[in-house]
Amino acid sequence: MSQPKPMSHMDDNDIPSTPGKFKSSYIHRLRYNFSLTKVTVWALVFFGLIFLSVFFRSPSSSKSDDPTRRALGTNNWGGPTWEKRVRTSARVRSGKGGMSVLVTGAAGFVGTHVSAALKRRGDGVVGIDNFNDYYDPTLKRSRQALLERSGVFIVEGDINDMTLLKKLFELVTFTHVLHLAAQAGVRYAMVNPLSYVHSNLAGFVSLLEVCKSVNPQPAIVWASSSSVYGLNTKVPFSEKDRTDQPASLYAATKKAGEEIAHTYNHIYGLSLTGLRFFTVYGPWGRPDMAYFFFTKAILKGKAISIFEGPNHGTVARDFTYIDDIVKGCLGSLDTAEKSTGSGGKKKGPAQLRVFNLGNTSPVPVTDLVGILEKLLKVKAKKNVMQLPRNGDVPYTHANISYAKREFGYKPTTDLETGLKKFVKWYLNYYSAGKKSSG
Ligand SMILES: O=C(O)[C@H]1O[C@H](OP(=O)(O)OP(=O)(O)OC[C@H]2O[C@@H](n3ccc(=O)[nH]c3=O)[C@H](O)[C@@H]2O)[C@H](O)[C@@H](O)[C@H]1O
Repeated sequence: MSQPKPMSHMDDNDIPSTPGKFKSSYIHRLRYNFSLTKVTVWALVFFGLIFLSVFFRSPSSSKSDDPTRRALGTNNWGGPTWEKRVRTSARVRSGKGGMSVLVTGAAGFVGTHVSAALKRRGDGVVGIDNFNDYYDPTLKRSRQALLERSGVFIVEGDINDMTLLKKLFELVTFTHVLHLAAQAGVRYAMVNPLSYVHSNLAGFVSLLEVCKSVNPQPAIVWASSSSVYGLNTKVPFSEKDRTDQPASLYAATKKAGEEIAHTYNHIYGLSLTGLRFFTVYGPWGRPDMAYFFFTKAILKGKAISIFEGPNHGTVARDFTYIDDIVKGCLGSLDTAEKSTGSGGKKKGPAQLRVFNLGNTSPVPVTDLVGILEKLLKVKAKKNVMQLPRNGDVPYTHANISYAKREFGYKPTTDLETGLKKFVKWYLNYYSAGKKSSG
């Protein structure tokens, strides 16, 4: 910004700011000085307010109200070294003829496991993750380190950053996108609703916009949720059952995602497969989920709340072990047909699918706690309470016959076996590295 001349150096020939409204030089200088003081005062007030709002904002309000708070380090990309890492990570093992997959949410629970599995069998994988702080980001960093060791590079960025997405497609011809980046959690939707809109709606649309424009278009497999069944009471839940009664905003955004997928399939010929995951658990899991934070609380001797339905009704989940979910993701990717559009235009009908990926064996939450007590050798302090109106539904149970028919999906891990593996990992992870469980 140019500096104003000092008064003594200004002369009568100074050009007025508004031509045709020239006043005497004395009045002009007086006004100039006055407005300069005003501008300075207002600038001080303005910057003072910014200072106060940054330094005195309560941590809770910043955590709960601002959806963008979660976007950490989103500009940390670009440059020749970065481009080389992207290309190397995307490379299919020679002689394999495999796929090249962009995995969104790769530092997440499911994302890490599927990325590692893809890489193991020789496919090319590039991850993208915004490393937000919805739950402990150090766990995400540990997963990133794990993937790094297997040759998977995770780009740091948000799926809403279309410039970044386009850049990735410029560098690599991805045959598939496995879209797992999302704001998860049923109950948190009452705390920070806009974060669900940001990730599950805007983020998904940004990704689809880029996918529909690139040539060739990739096939997309993405994470929906068992929660779309909402208040549906017909069990087991079949893909043909109604999903128009979501019980949480989380469920509503996943249901909206399914409709958005339909639109992009219909208009642009994108091949789209939605996976309705049923309460996925296991090693490297999500600390916001009940089996995870129950474990932590039981070990610390803290009380846990166990929800029950009306008239002491059982609350149960079709808990599904991560390895079974990985098989379901790989099966979906392997059977995904090519998208049919090019240059943003549909050339013919494209595949559109939705699968349940569950365990077909619901277990009451009280039994989950019993198994954890046995494995941890600690008695839990239990507060049994009525299921709050927080978006939770009392019961889930997957009918998986469609996934079985299409790609031989067959879950093989029961809850006790799966929890044993989780507890072993948990004790090792949080004691060996002396990491805090948050
Ligand atoms: O399948 C899904 O689509 C979803 O699965 C998961 O949701 P949920 O099935 O609700 O799992 P989770 O929170 O672990 O609660 C498990 C059980 O513990 C009960 N529960 C919970 C908390 C508590 O304090 N007490 C309690 O009894 C609770 O009532 C429930 O019965 C994912 O978080 C979600 O992102 C989504 O992917």
